[in-house]
Amino acid sequence: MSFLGKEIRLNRLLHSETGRYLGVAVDQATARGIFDELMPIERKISEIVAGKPDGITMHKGIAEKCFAKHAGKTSLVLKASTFSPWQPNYDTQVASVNEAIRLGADAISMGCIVGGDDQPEQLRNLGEIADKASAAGLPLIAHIYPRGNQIPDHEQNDWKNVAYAVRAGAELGVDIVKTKYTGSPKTFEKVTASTPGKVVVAGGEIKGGVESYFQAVKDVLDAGGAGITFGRFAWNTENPTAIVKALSSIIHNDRTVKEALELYNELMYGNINV
Ligand SMILES: O=C(CO)COP(=O)(O)O
Repeated sequence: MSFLGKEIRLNRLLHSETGRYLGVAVDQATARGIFDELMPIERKISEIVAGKPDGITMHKGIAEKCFAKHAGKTSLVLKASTFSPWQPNYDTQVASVNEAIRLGADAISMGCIVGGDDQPEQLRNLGEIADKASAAGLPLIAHIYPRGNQIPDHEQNDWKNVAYAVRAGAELGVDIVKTKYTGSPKTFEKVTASTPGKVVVAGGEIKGGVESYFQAVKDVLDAGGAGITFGRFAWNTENPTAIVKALSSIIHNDRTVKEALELYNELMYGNINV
């Protein structure tokens, strides 16, 4: 058991001063279909890394082609599973712990949808990768959501369902659980209280403006969350570097939403170099 390896990788992955996590994910093309904004992917990754996120999540083929020049600037998180536009509620494993180690990743991330008829299989897969990741000293992140076919759409944000998903991940040995924000700090506090581990949130489909996202991030932190892994909100915008820097100011420098917006506007429209 290489516990030291896991500790070293976690220290590289999480922000050294705050212990929080600002991740950006660019793994959506296979899961959700082609996005113009993820092309060319090399340029998009460079724009994201310029904002200094703690980690960037991608699939192995993209990592092999695009990540090497960013090593040392941010952590690679290898995505080990994907759903698809035709099967949005089933995450199938597509990469292994060995591949993550071979590619130099600081963590591996696995999707898992709970609340559906295939929950037993998806939990079994998560449990298996937890065993292998732990044996290799590799931190495990789970993208875990309550959106299986037994959960009606209007109950997918219900804190009890989100807390169930998060707790299931923690019980299986996941180090960082990524889930959805429940929409209010009061309900999200119950989610973070449901687990001893770190909880971060996804951005989801873009709804609302920059300010509402910054406010949600602040609320997640205030409710005991450890940060974010944002995809579309980070890269599906005019200036991913400015978005990541502004998010970082909230997560790592305790800036208010107003201050983060000022920074974002300066980066977008002013001439300052931060
Ligand atoms: O981690 C993520 C996808 O793997 C988050 O993506 P979104 O913010 O676009 O939901």
